[in-house]
Amino acid sequence: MIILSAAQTRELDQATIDEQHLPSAALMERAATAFTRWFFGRLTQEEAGEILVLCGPGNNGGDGLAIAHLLHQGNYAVRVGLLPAGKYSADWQHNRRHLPTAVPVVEITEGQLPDILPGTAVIDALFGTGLTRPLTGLAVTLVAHLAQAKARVIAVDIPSGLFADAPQPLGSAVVRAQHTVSFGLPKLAFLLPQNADFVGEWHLEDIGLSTRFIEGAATYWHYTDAAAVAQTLPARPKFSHKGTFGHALLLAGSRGKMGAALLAAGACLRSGVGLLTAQIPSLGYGIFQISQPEAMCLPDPQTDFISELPDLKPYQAVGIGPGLSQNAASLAVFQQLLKEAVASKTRPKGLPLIIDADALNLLGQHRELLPLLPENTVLTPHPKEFERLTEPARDDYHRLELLRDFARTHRCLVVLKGAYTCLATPTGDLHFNSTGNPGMATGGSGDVLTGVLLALRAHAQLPAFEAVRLGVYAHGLAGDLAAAETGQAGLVAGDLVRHIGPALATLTARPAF
Ligand SMILES: NC(=O)C1=CN([C@@H]2O[C@H](COP(=O)(O)OP(=O)(O)OC[C@H]3O[C@@H](n4cnc5c(N)ncnc54)[C@H](O)[C@@H]3O)[C@@H](O)[C@H]2O)[C@@H](O)CC1
Ligand SMILES: [K+]
Repeated sequence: MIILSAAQTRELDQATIDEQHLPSAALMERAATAFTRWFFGRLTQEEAGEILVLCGPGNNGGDGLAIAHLLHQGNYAVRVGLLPAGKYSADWQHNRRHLPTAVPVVEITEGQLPDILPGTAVIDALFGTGLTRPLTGLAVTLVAHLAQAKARVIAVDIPSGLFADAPQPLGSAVVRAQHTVSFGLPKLAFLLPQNADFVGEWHLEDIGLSTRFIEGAATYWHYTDAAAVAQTLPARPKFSHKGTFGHALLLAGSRGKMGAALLAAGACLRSGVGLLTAQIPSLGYGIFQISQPEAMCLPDPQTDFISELPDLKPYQAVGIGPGLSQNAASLAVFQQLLKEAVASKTRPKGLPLIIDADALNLLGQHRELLPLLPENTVLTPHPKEFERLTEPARDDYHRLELLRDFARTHRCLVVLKGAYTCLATPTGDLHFNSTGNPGMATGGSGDVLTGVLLALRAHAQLPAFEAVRLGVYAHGLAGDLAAAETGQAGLVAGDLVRHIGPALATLTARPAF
């Protein structure tokens, strides 16, 4: 799925109207029907109580009027509050004319704000994607009135006052919704932590928008849903052997952090790697061999940390970082790895690398190493680690700009971890992941991701971008499968390892017939 700017969304609506020869009120009717269908499925007449629909002067307000009409037809008790303006859109006027007179309508003024009892279901249809500037005047008063009323708020398309694709000035008035029911494609604003309190839980409803326009639209924002990664993992051929799926090397662990190495190794093995070798500090030899008997183990001469880089010839991908520690010896190993991983005659694209955790911190401290990264190196920072590689971000939108610039400049794949993990590519595309849940905000989740990505980068048939997008999606899906079993609070990283196999199984290609 792609994500469009507010301007492109307007063009998409128009393209749909033109292509399907629709009167524009018909598309609005679809939007209102889709919203109401969602609402009916969520709240009965009794549960909803008396519903207040707040309508602005544009097409978002027009949606609100059409929704009020449909709720009334569905025997829900509904009243409408209108935000007055000098001008109303044509479709707003159409729906205003057709609103049954049995629906009470009040025009809002500073002196006459609607009564909102705690718990009232309020449908926010004040402003949508047509917002061009922050709210002012009466709209600000109304948003504040709504906030202190402790209502249940459901936003139509987008919470009013929130820009779809850009930050608003600090302190701008924005409706805080518990749910946002949006049409067609997700909005960029929904995916950023700074907007979470406004958007609440968001839902997408299909209103039959032009697929031709969507397929042809130029955007670098993408949303990785199930369709994007379906059948991405090649099926294992009958006559395959362990060499077919690559030999991966993992450099991980130090005193007190052997768990990171074990989790990454377990995840790598469960993600289909042919062979896994792990270089670990020698103190971890026993525990590693016992816990991961399927992996081979190279104990480092040092007891507490890794100090040597093994011969890289046998390996198709190398993962470094989980639990590594940041001392001088680890830095020397990391530098050596980067030097040896560069493109050569036998490896024209360089050795695939996954750089995580302490290896990222070492990279942040030694940015002079950045030009050494082979093309398509995978970096998996969380926001703080990413800032150590670049600069502090002003806000989530600025962070995306920094992310995009970084991936393009260094020709690497950056996985910025978070609720909607964002994968930035050397082409400057940003792919937001749709799977995962807050249960995964627990120690070791990142180590598991490194292991998954290591296995998929070692796979000969998976191109770099496809491997990483698939790995990120599967990792989140493993989290969703695990949470269904343990609940979010009870989820630990080891559960992700147990569920990564089933997650990948759902994403495996079915043989053509
Ligand atoms: N265009 C279409 O065909 C469809 C539009 N739909 C709805 O229409 C919405 C977009 O409608 P509009 O483009 O009419 O815009 P909005 O309803 O979002 O905004 C109304 C108008 O208010 C003005 N405005 C912008 N910022 C303002 C501010 N801060 N204070 C006061 N006025 C301001 C603008 O002139 C804008 O056109 C979508 O979010 C969606 O809810 C849906 O009905 C689907 C079909
Ligand atoms: K709205």
